[in-house]
Amino acid sequence: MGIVIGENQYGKAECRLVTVDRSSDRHRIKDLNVSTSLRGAFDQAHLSGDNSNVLPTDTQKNTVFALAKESPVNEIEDFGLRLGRHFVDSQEPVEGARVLIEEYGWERIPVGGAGHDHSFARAGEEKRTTAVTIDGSQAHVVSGLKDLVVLKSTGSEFWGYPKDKYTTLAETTDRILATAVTARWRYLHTDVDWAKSFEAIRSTMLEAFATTHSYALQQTLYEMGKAVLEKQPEVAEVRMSLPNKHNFLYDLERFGLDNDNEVYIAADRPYGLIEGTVTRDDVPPAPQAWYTLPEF
Ligand SMILES: O=c1[nH]c(=O)c2[nH]c(=O)[nH]c2[nH]1
Repeated sequence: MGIVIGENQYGKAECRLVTVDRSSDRHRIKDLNVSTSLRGAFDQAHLSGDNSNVLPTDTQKNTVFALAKESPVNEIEDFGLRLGRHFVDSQEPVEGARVLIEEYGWERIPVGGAGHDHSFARAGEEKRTTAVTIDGSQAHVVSGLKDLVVLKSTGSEFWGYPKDKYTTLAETTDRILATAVTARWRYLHTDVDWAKSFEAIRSTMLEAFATTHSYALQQTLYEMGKAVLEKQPEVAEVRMSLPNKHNFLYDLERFGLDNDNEVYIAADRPYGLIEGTVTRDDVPPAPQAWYTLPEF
């Protein structure tokens, strides 16, 4: 019987990179959170403390900033692919790299009806994300979004569920449906117009949320994923994590008032958490990389 070092990876987490494109007076900014991880011939670092193959995480951090200067960051997928390939191509012991990027949105501050040239306001909680995995000469991209908060004030029902002695929930044919969408979609290849694909997927998901008459958040999840797969041939599967942000009808009867679905109390926790994958049944299965991503 022996003891071995199993799967391992190491890197620098959460490099906060901000770039300003000053190529014209109308500046453009990128605000990113970049994490890198390397896999490869690192057994001896663990087994005997031999660091001869270990590109320091400090160097990985510096590389994030240096590559942002060498050429424009562009879309987060472009930058992730460039960074990941750099590590694999330039360091012999590095067999694979993973780059996770979150992008924070900024909007131009309106001044006199037009967006200001160099002043911005944070766009809100929503983040755009990507996870790029380089595995030798192969590249896999899983992109997504996080914390896209949506609500519909009708067009949502929930009834017909099993009841037992602990069930108190009343059936409803008209409720508020609200969630904060976290979604990840796996691309079949990397020959993609990333910005265009992201915008199309985001608006398709929003449109499906709005137009699906919902009998459960589970059904809405499926309809959102299905709509994306129907419109975007470059996407193999969509994973979603949807917290059910409950809004409960407030009991106004105690005050002699009726409440015709107008006054709710927004509950913070606990919340239902509805998660699922919508996938094509005729594409190659997800590579290992997909499954080892950090959970939502
Ligand atoms: O859309 C819903 N799905 C559920 O599974 C569920 N469970 C619950 O209590 N409310 C809801 N709503």
